[in-house]
Amino acid sequence: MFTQNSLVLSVNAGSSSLKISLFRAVDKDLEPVELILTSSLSNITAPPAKFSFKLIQGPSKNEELPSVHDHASAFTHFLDCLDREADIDRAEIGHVCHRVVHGGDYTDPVLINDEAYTHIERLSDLAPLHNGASLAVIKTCLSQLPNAKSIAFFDTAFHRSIPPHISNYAIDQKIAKKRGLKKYGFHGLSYSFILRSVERFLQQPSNTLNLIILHLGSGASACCIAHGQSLDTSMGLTPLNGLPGATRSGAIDPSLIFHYTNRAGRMSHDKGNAVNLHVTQAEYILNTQAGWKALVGTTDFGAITARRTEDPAARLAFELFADRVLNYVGSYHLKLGGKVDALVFSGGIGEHSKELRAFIADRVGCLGYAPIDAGRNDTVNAAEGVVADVGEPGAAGPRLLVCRTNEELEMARQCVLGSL
Ligand SMILES: Nc1ncnc2c1ncn2[C@@H]1O[C@H](COP(=O)(O)OP(=O)(O)O)[C@@H](O)[C@H]1O
Ligand SMILES: CC(=O)OP(=O)(O)O
Ligand SMILES: [Mg+2]
Repeated sequence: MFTQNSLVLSVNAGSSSLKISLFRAVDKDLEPVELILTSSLSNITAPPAKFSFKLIQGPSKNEELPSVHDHASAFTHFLDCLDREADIDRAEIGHVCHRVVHGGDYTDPVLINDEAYTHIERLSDLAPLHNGASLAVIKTCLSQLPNAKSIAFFDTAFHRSIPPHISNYAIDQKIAKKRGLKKYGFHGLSYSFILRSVERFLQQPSNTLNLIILHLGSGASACCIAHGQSLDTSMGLTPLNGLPGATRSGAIDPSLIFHYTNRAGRMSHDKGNAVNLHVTQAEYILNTQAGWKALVGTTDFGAITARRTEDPAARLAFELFADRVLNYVGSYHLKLGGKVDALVFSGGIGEHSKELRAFIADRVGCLGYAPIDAGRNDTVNAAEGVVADVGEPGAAGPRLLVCRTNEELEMARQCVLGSL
């Protein structure tokens, strides 16, 4: 049970980052938690890792941590920093929410016990950049915060509404059912947060909303929301499918990998940061040696954007990404029968790249979307709140929105409002 002032820690192990927020439960209808501090470790896979620690009412700290290469040691560094920098007793943290990317058929958050831990571990090979990292953080948490309840929140849960003709692949259905081979979809905590935020912003109940949401970060995906529910999304059985990302190829012709290397089917000895992982060379290459890293040699999309006029490799990456994004916007527009309330940009790239937003907005104009307001698009920033409209004021057609997504807040809210 939550009492006023209960402390809730939210931990988001992304593919290239660990984002952490500490909240206090408060007795308010609209927002049941209040932020105390945020911390993040980014560039985990492109060292040196960058650490930040910000108390809402107090000092902040930024440093490079060349010796941190994985999520578990990043979490330990955060706990040390919490002890040193904040006037908070870690024993008072009652609940820790963990973002777990692949939950398989788990549709609700679960308290971590032996059974849930084993379930998440079994799915690790289907989310090679994520589940193992989350489990490593969960393990550290169980030993370092023994009084807290650890709860797993799944990215996949939001997509349980995807109908069978969209979630199934055209393969032998007996094998598919037996092995759980279907589209699960990811970034669900982010989509859930964005849906709720847009509902508030447009003052329209979520069950009347049709949205095309782009979560463009180190991992990138698109989601088609019909009447407030996920109808389709670009990631699939694993977070590899769909849009390319920092180190991921995104969708390719499945045969390509067997022509790329004749060792595709062999087990990979290189497992990155993950624990207990069994992936093939094919999966290793397509998850960790592809995407922006392979095309340009950097995973920083801001640098790629800046270099694209003089560097052909950067230009190729930028235009290739925009092309793949447009594939999804076009097909989701059709799936929604042309009745779209808004196209929403989010994730590190969606929230920060005015260039990519302008490029996409220009192309979707032919579908009747509001034209982008160049001034608004260039200056949109965090001070404006969670959602901002970057379309021309008063223009007809679906709105162009930017949403600062917050998976940590989504988990803390669900934790306080839920029954765990
Ligand atoms: N100004 C910017 N312009 C374009 N891309 C940016 C900018 N700032 C950050 N990014 C991109 O955002 C990515 C991180 O996105 P984020 O959603 O925070 O990552 P994660 O998937 O690890 O949660 C970085 O890899 C970087 O490429
Ligand atoms: C699912 C996924 O790719 O997540 P992230 O973008 O946080 O790596
Ligand atoms: Mg992320």
